[in-house]
Amino acid sequence: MVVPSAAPECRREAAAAAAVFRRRRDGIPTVDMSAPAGRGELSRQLAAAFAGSGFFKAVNHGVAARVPARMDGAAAAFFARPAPEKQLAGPPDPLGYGSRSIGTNGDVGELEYLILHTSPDAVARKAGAIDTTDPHRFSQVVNDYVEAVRQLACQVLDLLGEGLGLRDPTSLSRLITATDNDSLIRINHYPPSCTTTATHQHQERHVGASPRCTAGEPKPGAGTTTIGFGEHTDPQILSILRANDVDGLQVLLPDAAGDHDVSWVPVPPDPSAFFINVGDLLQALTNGRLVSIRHRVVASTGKPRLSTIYFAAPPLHATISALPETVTAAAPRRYRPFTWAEYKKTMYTLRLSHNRLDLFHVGNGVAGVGDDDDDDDQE
Ligand SMILES: C=C1C[C@]23C[C@@]1(O)CC[C@H]2[C@@]12CC[C@H](O)[C@@](C)(C(=O)O1)[C@H]2[C@@H]3C(=O)O
Ligand SMILES: O=C(O)CCC(=O)C(=O)O
Ligand SMILES: [Fe+2]
Repeated sequence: MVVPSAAPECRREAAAAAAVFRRRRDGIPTVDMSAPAGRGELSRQLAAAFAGSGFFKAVNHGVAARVPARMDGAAAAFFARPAPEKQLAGPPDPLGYGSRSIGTNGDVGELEYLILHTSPDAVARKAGAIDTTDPHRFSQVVNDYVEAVRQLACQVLDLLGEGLGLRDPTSLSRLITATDNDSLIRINHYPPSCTTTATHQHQERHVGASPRCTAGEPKPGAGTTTIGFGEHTDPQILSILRANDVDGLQVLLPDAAGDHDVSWVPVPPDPSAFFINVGDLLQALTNGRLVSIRHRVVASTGKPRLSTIYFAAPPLHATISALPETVTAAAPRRYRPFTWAEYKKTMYTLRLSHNRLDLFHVGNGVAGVGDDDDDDDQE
């Protein structure tokens, strides 16, 4: 099994993270963004949570509840429309509306979704197909949501920069605020399900494909898991997830016994919180000190799950290279420099569960930065 590993020099942060971790009864590291113990303590906590598990739950984050509530309302209205109307906003190329099929390499899940580029122009271009009655209102709702989560992402990255002791603590947030940043919003809708599917690396059982739940169908047997969204890491810098009160999200964490084994830990839903995880690019930027956490969504019976994820990404031409402070004699450079365009091009050729950052490990013998200047945009 793959064990998310931290470099030796960050064992101290990992131990501190474990302390944050233990304090929570549900096992989910939680950070109070209102900084009750001061900014220094907040940045230490946040860096420790990220180094220990690549993931934390942000509470008291300052985003007004009406912002995600409006986003949920607009998303629910879209997903309630008849299938032929929703398909006018697709197929995902990779932006747009999609159903069941994830990417172009054979991955499937029990969900439908919308993927949007976060630039207001790109949102406006898609809005007409998503909300035929009031596209301007839809754009406004998405733009307000993006603005709120972008601010939260910047706050997290600046605190992380301070926690890591970077000479320029704002260098991470500047990557995602550049005018030509390539950040995305994804809205996932998981209908309630009652049968079994599974074909993934860390899966317990492998069973056939499943349609939606219908009356009289058998309920899942013990030990089976219906996959809503298969296991993967997020490729970008940082992901900020918010969902309704329906469970399903799971993260792959090392077992408490410290026996190098891992297990899927359910993340209890909390619509008032944001769940924030390290992406592949942040793992590369920190030379592997922070680890991009594997996660998945298992289908839930009863209620539909609605989630919105903001993927904070740099411009396509940005070069991703380990921050100098993270490269030492004891922790030599792990990944060769690459551009986000190059990483993206590679990722779209791979399955969801692939460990794509491994391909950029030094010594892997693949082409270096500048060898591929194909900066094609997504639209
Ligand atoms: C199978 C795929 C879907 C994905 C692109 C990829 O080839 C591999 C990464 C996948 C992922 C996971 C996180 C996000 O949901 C996503 C939008 C992203 O940036 O990378 C998806 C991609 C997608 O659905 O297009
Ligand atoms: O829908 C969710 O809750 C998580 C989905 C996810 O991990 C993703 O879209 O990358
Ligand atoms: Fe994800």
